Parts: sequence; C-alpha cells; structure tokens
Amino acid sequence: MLQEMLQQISPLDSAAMETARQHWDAIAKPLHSLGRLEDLVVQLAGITGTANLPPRKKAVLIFCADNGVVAEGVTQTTQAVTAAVTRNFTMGIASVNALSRVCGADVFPVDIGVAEELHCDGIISRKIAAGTRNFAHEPAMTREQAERAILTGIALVGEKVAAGYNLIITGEMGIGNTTTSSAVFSVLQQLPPEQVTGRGAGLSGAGLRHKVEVIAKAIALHQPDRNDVLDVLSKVGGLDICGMAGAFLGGAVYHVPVLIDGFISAVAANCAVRLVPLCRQYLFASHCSREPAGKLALEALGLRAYLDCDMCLGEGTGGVIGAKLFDFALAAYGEIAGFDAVGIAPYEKLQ
Ligand SMILES: Cc1cc2ncn([C@H]3O[C@H](COP(=O)(O)O)[C@@H](O)[C@H]3O)c2cc1C
Ligand SMILES: O=C(O)c1cccnc1
Repeated sequence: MLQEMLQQISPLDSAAMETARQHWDAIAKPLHSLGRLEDLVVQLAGITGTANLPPRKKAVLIFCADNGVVAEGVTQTTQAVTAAVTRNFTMGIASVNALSRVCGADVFPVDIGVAEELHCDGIISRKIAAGTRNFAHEPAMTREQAERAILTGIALVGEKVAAGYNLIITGEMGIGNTTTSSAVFSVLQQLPPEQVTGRGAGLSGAGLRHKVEVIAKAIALHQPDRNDVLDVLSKVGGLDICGMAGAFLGGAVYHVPVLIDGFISAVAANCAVRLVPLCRQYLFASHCSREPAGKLALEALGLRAYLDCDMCLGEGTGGVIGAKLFDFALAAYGEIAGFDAVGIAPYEKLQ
C-alpha cells in the first residue's frame, strides 16, 4: 500500500519552472534581486505544474502523539502536557495558534497517538496507538503501525488539498519527541547521540547526559538498520515523526509544497527523503532550530533555512512564520509591473 503510493511521486515540472523564471526576468527590477524568494516561486511552479500562482491557502497539520520513553525521565515535564497543549490547539490559545492568525493559516491538530482520550471538538482523530512503548525496553511500535502512521500523514495532505489548501505546514506536539528525533537522526546519520541530542523543552546538564545515555542504550539494544527507515522509526521513532514523514511524502504525491518546521520536523523530512529522494524537491526549510542538530538535520537534506531565529518551540511555529514568505514572494511575482509596461529596456540576460 505504501509502496504503491510512493511510486506516484514524480520530479518537478521543468517547463513551468522555466516559465516562472522568465516571468521574474521580465519584471521591472534588477535581475534576481529578490534572491531566494524568486527561487521559492520557481520551485513552487515546478511543484504545482503551473506558472500561474495565486496566493496560498495554508494549513498547519500538527501531529500529536505520546512517547513511552518519557518514563525514563528524559523530559522536564510530564506526558500529560501533550494532551493539555493538544486541547489548547483546539481552543486557539497555543503558540502556533497566535502565529497562525498573523500568517493566515488554519490549524488542524491531529491525534495520531496521544495517550489520553481527547474528548473535544476540533481534533482530527487518527489515533494509531495510545502512545508508543518505552523504547528503552522494547521497540516503540510495530512496523505496521509505523507504516499506518505514514499513510495517515499522506492521506491528511490529500484531504486538505481536496478542501482547497495548497500550502502545508508541518507541526508536532509530543512530550519526549526530541528524544525520539535524536535517536532516529543518530541512526540515520551514524552520528554519536551526544552530538545530536539537546535539551528539548528544557533539561539540566545532568538531565541531558541521562537523555544521551538512554538514546545510546536503546540504539545498542535494538540495532536499527539505518538503511531501512521503517525499521528505525518503529524501533526508536514516534508516531508524530511517522505522521510528519507522511505529510512530506503527501506533498510530493499531491503536488503541494510542504514546510519543514524545527528539528523534529526536519528529522521526519530526512525519513521521507530516505524513502523517496525525489520528495526533497517538494520541501521548504522554514527556519533552523536551536537544537544542536537542527542545522545538521537540514544539511543532511541539502536544504538551507530561510530564517534563523534561535527558535526551538515546535508545534509548527517556525513553519508558520516561514509560510508568510510565500505571501511576499507571490505578491511580488504577481503584482510588480513588467519592463514592457513601464517602458524600460530589460537587462541583457546574465550568463
Ligand atoms: C508547555 C509546552 C508546550 C510545547 N509546545 C511544543 N513543545 C515542544 O516540546 C516537546 C519536545 O520537547 P521534549 O522532548 O523535551 O519533551 C514537543 O512537544 C515540542 O513540540 C512544547 C513543550 C511544552 C512543555
Ligand atoms: O526544533 C524543534 O522543533 C523543537 C526543539 C525543542 C523542543 N521542541 C521543538
């Protein structure tokens, strides 16, 4: 089922990209003076298959899930915070809600694995399990659960595209998910846990040392196969990471851009790109997380962030800020007069 889905992914439309490039060059301003904003629009043309690009309708998909490894004392807060913040998303009072209102993005919290039953409106219920198992002792989930969570992420993008959205922002909420992300990234990149592990939502120096030890021991116990993403995700990953990896793949399946948020999101993007390398062309790195491996996770993708604000919040907060760049870039692309309209001779093409 997953393999079938992934076979649909195709490269960007180079003709649409060339048309978009030509349009930029015909606009009455110094050539390529909007820099990476111009590149962003050209990539968007390639993703959507057209150089006719109206403003984007933005959806933030927030994958909410609990992580059994929290029982090892790798976080400063308790697991109950996952459900509490997830409820706050539905009430419009969490960090990402405030920023999304500025950005003009609609927020969609998804319960893909919260431990508690969430009885409130406004949550998309796609629970695969009531939290993962504690990977200090056993695999976090089955391979089948990991695959189902990825398919859930792909399907959610399809649903949002059908509802008229054409820019997807990824977010997550799950106490303990910097532990799972560091574990997955350590395996994928063959980097020692101490190099890719940080304080997450806040840990003391001793807490950080313990977190590194828990990750190192779990990797030694399960020996995840770094060439098999589903093996890595099921042994030391989380349902939120799987869901986000699915959302990135969904962008490539449904031809919509998907924004990476912080470290956790960037690790999920690495998983998606390992599954289908072409998927990278559909991704945009909004910001570089302050987590120690935030930069490394983007480098591994070969992507450069637009923003570097020392943020490490998650929820999709950086993604939402980055999404605003699409509004600026598309306003410039769609509204600035051309050389023909203003009676100036265009520049000679730079070689
Ligand atoms: C109140 C609160 C709100 C949050 N919103 C996002 N996170 C962020 O922190 C968590 C990851 O950090 P760790 O691995 O240390 O648990 C994730 O839920 C992430 O989204 C939050 C964390 C807290 C405490
Ligand atoms: O970079 C992130 O996404 C991040 C880092 C720490 C805690 N929560 C999220």
